[in-house]
Amino acid sequence: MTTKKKGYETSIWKGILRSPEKILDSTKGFNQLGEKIPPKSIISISNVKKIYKLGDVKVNALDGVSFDIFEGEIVFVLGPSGSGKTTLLNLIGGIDSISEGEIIVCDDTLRALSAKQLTKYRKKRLAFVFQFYSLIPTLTVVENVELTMELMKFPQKTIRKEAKKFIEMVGLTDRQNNFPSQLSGGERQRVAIARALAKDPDILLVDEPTGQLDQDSGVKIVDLIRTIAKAQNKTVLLVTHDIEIHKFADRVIKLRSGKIISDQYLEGGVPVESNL
Ligand SMILES: Nc1ncnc2c1ncn2[C@@H]1O[C@H](COP(=O)(O)OP(=O)(O)OP(=O)(O)O)[C@@H](O)[C@H]1O
Repeated sequence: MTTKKKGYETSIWKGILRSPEKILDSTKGFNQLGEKIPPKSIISISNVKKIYKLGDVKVNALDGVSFDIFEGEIVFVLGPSGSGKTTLLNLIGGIDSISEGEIIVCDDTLRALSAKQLTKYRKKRLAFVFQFYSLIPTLTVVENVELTMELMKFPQKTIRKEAKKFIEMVGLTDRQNNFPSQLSGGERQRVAIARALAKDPDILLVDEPTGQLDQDSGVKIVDLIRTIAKAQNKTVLLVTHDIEIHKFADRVIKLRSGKIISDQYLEGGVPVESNL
């Protein structure tokens, strides 16, 4: 399956691996003189540690993690329960504070931001998709998406029309007036994705999107995330313990006990062995 957008072709399934160089080859990547522009790091994580203290007990949830994520990459962090995946997302999301090290996102050094600046950072840069969808049960599909757009201060006159575009993008036009309780798990996750896209974030942070879904629905959801992210040049950081969905990533980072044990770009859909 391929999509064409902005004059470049993106392979959804087979392709391929995209090292930062390859991403640039297949996208813009060149300045007006035809010179190659170096890959732009959008998330930079340097020697990050997160220690939770529970009385006298210390938990090293993240223990010296370093990597860069480049603009437009789809990166999956795979790891077993307790390996630090959610902690990592929470730190990048500015929801929790780091114990040591540095996280820089889109030139913002998170540690230096005040609570107010962090709120602004989250609003401007990020959108979250969670395992449990987090939809408002008393609002319909379209109203759930509209609510986000209202918070983002979209012009009131065009909100309904724009919200419908996002719902169409996730294939739920015929369910737009249903309440979340009338939808399947996969459909609810689609609404959550539409709502996240309505924020027009630079980065999608996705936590166990298949956690509540059967295998088939889970694969469809991750395929959708990949397709839309590539079409809109969004950077995706997705954490999961679901090894089956790794092939939708450009790159897989494996985490175990708060440490990175491998970080690899997928070449030609080569399966990642399950050595979690
Ligand atoms: N708020 C907290 N207080 C104390 N310990 C915590 C806290 N949050 C996480 N931890 C601990 O940090 C470690 C990493 O947890 P984390 O939730 O990041 O793992 P995970 O890989 O996301 O796991 P799962 O797949 O089960 O969600 C675990 O040992 C967990 O018990």
